[in-house]
Amino acid sequence: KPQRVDLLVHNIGLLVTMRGKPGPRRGRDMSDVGAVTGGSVAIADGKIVAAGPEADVWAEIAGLAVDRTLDAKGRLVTPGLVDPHTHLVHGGSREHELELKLKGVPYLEILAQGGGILSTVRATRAASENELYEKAWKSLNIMMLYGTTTVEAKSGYGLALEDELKQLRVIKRLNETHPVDLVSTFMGAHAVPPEYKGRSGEYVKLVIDEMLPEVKRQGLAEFCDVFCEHGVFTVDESREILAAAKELGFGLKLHADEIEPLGGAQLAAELGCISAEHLLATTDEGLKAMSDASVIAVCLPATSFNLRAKSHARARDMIELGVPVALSTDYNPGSSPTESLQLVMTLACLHLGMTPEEVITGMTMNAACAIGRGDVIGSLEPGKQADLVLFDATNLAYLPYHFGINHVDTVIKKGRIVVADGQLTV
Ligand SMILES: O=C(O)CC1=NCN=C1
Ligand SMILES: [Zn+2]
Repeated sequence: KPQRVDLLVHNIGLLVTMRGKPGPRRGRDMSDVGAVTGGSVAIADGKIVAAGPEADVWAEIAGLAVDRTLDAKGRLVTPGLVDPHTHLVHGGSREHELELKLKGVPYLEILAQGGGILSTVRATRAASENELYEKAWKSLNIMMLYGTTTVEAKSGYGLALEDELKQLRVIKRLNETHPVDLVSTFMGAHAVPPEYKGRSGEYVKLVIDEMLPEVKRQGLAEFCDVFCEHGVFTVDESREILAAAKELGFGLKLHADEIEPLGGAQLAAELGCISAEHLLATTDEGLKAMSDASVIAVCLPATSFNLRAKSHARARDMIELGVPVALSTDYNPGSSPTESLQLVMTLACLHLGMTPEEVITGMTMNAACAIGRGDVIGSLEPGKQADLVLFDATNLAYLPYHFGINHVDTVIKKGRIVVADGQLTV
């Protein structure tokens, strides 16, 4: 029991607690955001002491000294937003591809011509560890300003042991220094590097025999992810890599069925992946397999928007079929150059047909579960980390409805005010 309350956020018009049973929310449960009108949140030592109706919280902390109060002025408070799928650490940018895209050159065609991911690989190999660190630091600041308090970050632009380790060391250093918490994913199988062009089998062996063991030995990643796609890694190659990763104790993720329905979703279910990503082309059979295996679907509507996709991830069918749905920016310099989860809110509603309640569930509890952090973050309940956002809005629908701006007023990270009046305080 704490001796004092460090911070009391009160006069909250709508408090989204996301309280509920542990684990990702499915089906109708995705619409229950644990909403409280007239709420308060009491924080001590970076953790939630109490969160709920004002009177209940006052009773809970009766007799304790309160160091600091924050008047929410009747507005909306949610758990800190979680971005479970980013390629945060990378060199360079790919605005020069915009012209190709407008001419209708497909994403995989640009990659086949040595552009796309491979142009970011060149830029990332050329960049020093410090340059990558500085560049990613700026993006983390933008993410935090937009309400994101925890971020998953993948390697995958090195595609050679030293360069992959360089990216992963940057993620580790950012996690140690920046207020935003990072979760690290090894993605050496993001593409076949130029020096292995036409010899993908040998590159797969390099990933399995050299990279995975070394990343494990240095403890530089919790998850392993693979880009299972036509012209990148086949289902069989993806299975081989993820089976080896599982053997070494990595959690598993899979970029699946983004463009072609190769059966990535079924593979994710077969291997027991914690999540599968993209899923635009996944069949009902694939979604059912994911539902049965409790694989979380991470939908990336900013990516399908940016790729001018004719259709988007079938989130309504996923929710109908009992697949837990999470949302993410897929922040990367090619297919989704945006740090804004608030833009993703709008696209998740308009392109995926999700309701505001389902969207916030997909960006808090379900996103936290997709990176193995459902017991620490994702909801405002006693004992959870005190990561929360005060928005300049009085209800959830206003956030996706009024798009293209930043609605964040205050961000609190582990009980510390890191953004106030929409400005960084750290
Ligand atoms: O294009 C990129 O750099 C990131 C990406 N990987 C798989 N889809 C997009
Ligand atoms: Zn991605």
